[in-house]
Amino acid sequence: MSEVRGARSRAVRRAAPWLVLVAAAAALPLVSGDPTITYLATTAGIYVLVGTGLNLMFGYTGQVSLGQGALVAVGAYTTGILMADHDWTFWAAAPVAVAVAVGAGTLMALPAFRLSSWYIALVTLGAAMAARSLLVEFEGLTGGWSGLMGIPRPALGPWELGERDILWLVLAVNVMLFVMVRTIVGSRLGRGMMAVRDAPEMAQSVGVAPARMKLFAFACGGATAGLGGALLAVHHGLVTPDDFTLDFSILFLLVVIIGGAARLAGPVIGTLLFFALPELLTGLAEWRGLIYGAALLVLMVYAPQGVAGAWEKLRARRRSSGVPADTDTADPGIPIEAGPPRGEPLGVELIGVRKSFGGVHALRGIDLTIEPGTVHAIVGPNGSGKTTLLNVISRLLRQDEGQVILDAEDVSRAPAERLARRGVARVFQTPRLLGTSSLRDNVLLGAYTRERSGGPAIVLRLPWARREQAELAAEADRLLAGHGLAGRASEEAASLPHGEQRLLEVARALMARPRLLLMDEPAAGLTPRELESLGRLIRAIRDTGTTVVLVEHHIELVASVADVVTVLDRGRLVTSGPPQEALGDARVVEVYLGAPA
Ligand SMILES: Nc1ncnc2c1ncn2[C@@H]1O[C@H](COP(=O)(O)OP(=O)(O)OP(=O)(O)O)[C@@H](O)[C@H]1O
Repeated sequence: MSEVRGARSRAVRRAAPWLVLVAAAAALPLVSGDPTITYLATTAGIYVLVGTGLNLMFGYTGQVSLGQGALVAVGAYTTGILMADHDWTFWAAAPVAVAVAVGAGTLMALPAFRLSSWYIALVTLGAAMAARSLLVEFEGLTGGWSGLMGIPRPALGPWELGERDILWLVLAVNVMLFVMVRTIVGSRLGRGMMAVRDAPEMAQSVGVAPARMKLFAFACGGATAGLGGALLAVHHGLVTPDDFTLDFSILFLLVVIIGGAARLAGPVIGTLLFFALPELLTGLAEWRGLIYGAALLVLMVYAPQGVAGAWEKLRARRRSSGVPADTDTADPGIPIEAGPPRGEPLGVELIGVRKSFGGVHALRGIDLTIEPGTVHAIVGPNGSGKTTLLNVISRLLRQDEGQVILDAEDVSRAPAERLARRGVARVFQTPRLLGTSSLRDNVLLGAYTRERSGGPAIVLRLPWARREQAELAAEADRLLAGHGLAGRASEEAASLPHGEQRLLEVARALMARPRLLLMDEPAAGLTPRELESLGRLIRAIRDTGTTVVLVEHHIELVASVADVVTVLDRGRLVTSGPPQEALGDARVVEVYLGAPA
């Protein structure tokens, strides 16, 4: 009971500054008689709205866009045309504006499936530049240089909203959006987005489809820009191409970066700074561009996580210098709380698998059967093709020739995320984690394909979605405890030493309740104590009914846990059999020690 009360009071404490900020903004028109203040506050509110959508795209999903201004223009002009030329109400025009902006945003996203972030930045910059020319060219629709005038205010029946009411409307929309974004980033959707941003291959290995995630992020960015545009149109009462310059488009990215990307407070802080600074710098008008540029450079070098990130760091430092952190590293001998796999163990069959990288033949026709429910170790000298083999099995790489059969199904062309849904999990050679997320969130990411609640249930915080999330969080905490990370669920993953990062990856993989677990050198960098518990863990995983494929250099570990050992050398299979037999084979000794002179 007291725990529930504690959680509630923490939630109230966290929400308090936001409530004060919203109340202060809402009270502005009541305490200040100056209409300019209300006007500026409404504009700032619209910027926060657009910035929050961009934060979801850029901050959380890593998709840079310099074209948000163009999407705001799309929303504003759609609203303007429908309201001024066709007498639509705001309530009918705004959803259409959102839909059109989502469509335009999705179109802008198409190159994102093929290009890296910085090329997308160029594409979206091009879109921002083209948008203004199009607004001028399509004069019949857009009014050309003069734009659209006489856009009426929204009305509720006979009552037309005043300037003050529009501010309140903007604030209400912001509060709703803030709660929605907060829910999204704390859910499987948010974890999926961050996985796409931080480690796309890892994202696929847990079942996230990067293309769909990017599309979702661009659609969210488009929707908020469209809504921002609709509100801007009725707020100004007119729209002209001059409202949508290149500076306007870039402004949103700066707001997010300066405020703090991937921080909920980022767009709010960024917007406040952008509004406060010009006031403070009125005497230095001609130097403003230089001051902004210099501030951005300094911030990028010394506080790349923006103002919100720097503030969080400062608080964390203060907290850790006060109360000693809870580093209750449980005895790693505690039995691992890995639940039963989600089905029967999976077997794998490789038939004539070849893979080359240019002139390097990494795999030269591998035929191999991995029996379900066994620990199958793959060993061999550096560069013998072990990781390539794991990548082909997990579909992160497509073989040039041959077939991959998973439990009697030919998956030779299946994407990695589909295998994750069938119960294949992966531990990477170098840990691939959500560095800035908590240990709990990292483990929860493993349950991505297990969660049943869909996007709408998550966003609407429906009871069963919340129940499922609470149950999974409790399971993640148990797994963390079983890996010697008890009481540290809220710590940042990047703050862990290398060995513990590896254990965290194992915990994430187990959270998937895998039927086939692919482990790439999990013993690298572990202390003897951690090694011992890893050996016990691997045996325990097999005993619960999971097939384990273990790529490992640590021969003692292999000898103690493997049921079958396969030896590779320069892309060829040397031998495969029980550990004593395979490891004692004269050819294997030769592979490792070189041919006798
Ligand atoms: N993406 C790539 N591009 C080019 N060459 C690659 C790529 N991936 C692997 N290779 C090459 O393929 C060969 C096999 O590499 P792989 O990583 O599979 O070996 P490994 O047995 O896992 O080695 P290690 O034990 O060092 O991890 C090596 O010669 C490597 O340089």
